[in-house]
Amino acid sequence: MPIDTFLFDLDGTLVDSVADLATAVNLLRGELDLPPLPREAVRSYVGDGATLLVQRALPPGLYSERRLQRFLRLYGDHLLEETAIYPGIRDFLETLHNRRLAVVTNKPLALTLRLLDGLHLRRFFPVVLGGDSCLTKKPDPAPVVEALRQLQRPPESAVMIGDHHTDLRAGRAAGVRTCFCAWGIGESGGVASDFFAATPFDLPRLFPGAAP
Ligand SMILES: O=C(O)COP(=O)(O)O
Ligand SMILES: [Mg+2]
Repeated sequence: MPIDTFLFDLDGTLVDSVADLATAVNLLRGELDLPPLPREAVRSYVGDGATLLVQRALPPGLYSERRLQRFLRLYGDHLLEETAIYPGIRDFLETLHNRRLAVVTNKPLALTLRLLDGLHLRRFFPVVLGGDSCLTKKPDPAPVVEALRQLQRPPESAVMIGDHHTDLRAGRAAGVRTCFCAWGIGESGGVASDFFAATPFDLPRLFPGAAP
């Protein structure tokens, strides 16, 4: 079946959000009298949602629900300072205007919607699922399955496009094809994918049928 349904990861796939995530992480660490982490360390902690990011960014024993909430507040205050759409992404989304599109991210939904609004990306996505939209998050297939349900499309029609092995695992488990994005924040972790995109400019070539 040809692909007419595109499920996108957010962080590391559509947008580079590492700088603002690092700002929030380091403001939280500063409040705890901890030295800042290099941006590359924060980058390696992103991909499994905010809870694991904060757990990884604090020394053992310092994580608490209250500190997670503080991080989310700080991140919300700095959400769109440096975060930017990767070059080539907006043009690719424009070519998909008659297709079914969703964002399936591990970022909390409220922040995801603010980010998509702030970067004028929301109009592309009739369905947006965050890390707190389902009972489980990627690599569990539940949010991918839910996106297909809301889009009313079967798995054979869809591709999950993401920068992290959680995207590839979730997509495979849901029975959709997968595309690994090498420009992003995450790593494939050796998980196979059906498509490989070195840069966003590869996407129109990989999915040429998407052009109007
Ligand atoms: O919130 C994260 O950890 C990563 O979010 P993503 O699923 O959009 O990459
Ligand atoms: Mg990602």
